[in-house]
Amino acid sequence: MGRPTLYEAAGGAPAMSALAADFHQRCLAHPGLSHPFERDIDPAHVAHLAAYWGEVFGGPDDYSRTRGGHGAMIRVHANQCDEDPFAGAFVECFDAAVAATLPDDPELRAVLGDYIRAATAEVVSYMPLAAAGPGEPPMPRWSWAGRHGLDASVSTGEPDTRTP
Ligand code: HEM
Repeated sequence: MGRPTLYEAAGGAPAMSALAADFHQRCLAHPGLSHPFERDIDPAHVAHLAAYWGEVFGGPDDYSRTRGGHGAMIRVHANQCDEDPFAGAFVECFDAAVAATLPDDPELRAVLGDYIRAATAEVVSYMPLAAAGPGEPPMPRWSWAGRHGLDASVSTGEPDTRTP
């Protein structure tokens, strides 16, 4: 039998929901992050986040089917501000949410730590007011070896695949 996906090792859909809910509470409580969440947030935000991460970590493609995929997620954040005051706090909240809600597995935590740093760098790269849009990039897929590239090879850490 092959190794489970990160999604399965984390605990599947219930674990993604717990991770997203815990993470969102931490964002709301974080002095450096509460500002962007002060506006009216979609009541389904936590469910969207759970579906997105589930798909990235090897679960079902619900986010792509229902929300428009990776490009749609990037566009929610794009062209918001030239200065990025958010990335460090975002990563901090994710790491803490992983520790609070997912299995105590050092390898799982390490790869999720690499993931959130790469993903946050990618999202932040689209935040400047004049940044070009993402186009329709494929959903990033992460496994134990890091991010799967478009050619099915695996790389770690780099926020690659910006579509021109
Ligand atoms: C870097 C700092 C970030 C900030 C300040 C931020 C903030 C936000 C805000 C305010 C929303 C809108 C919520 C709503 O109105 O429904 C949102 C949506 C979302 N964010 Fe972020 N975000 C950040 C980074 C990221 C990253 C790195 C990811 C994933 C890798 C991510 C995933 C999502 C998803 C999946 C949604 C829901 C989009 C949808 O409605 O389908 N965010 N974010």
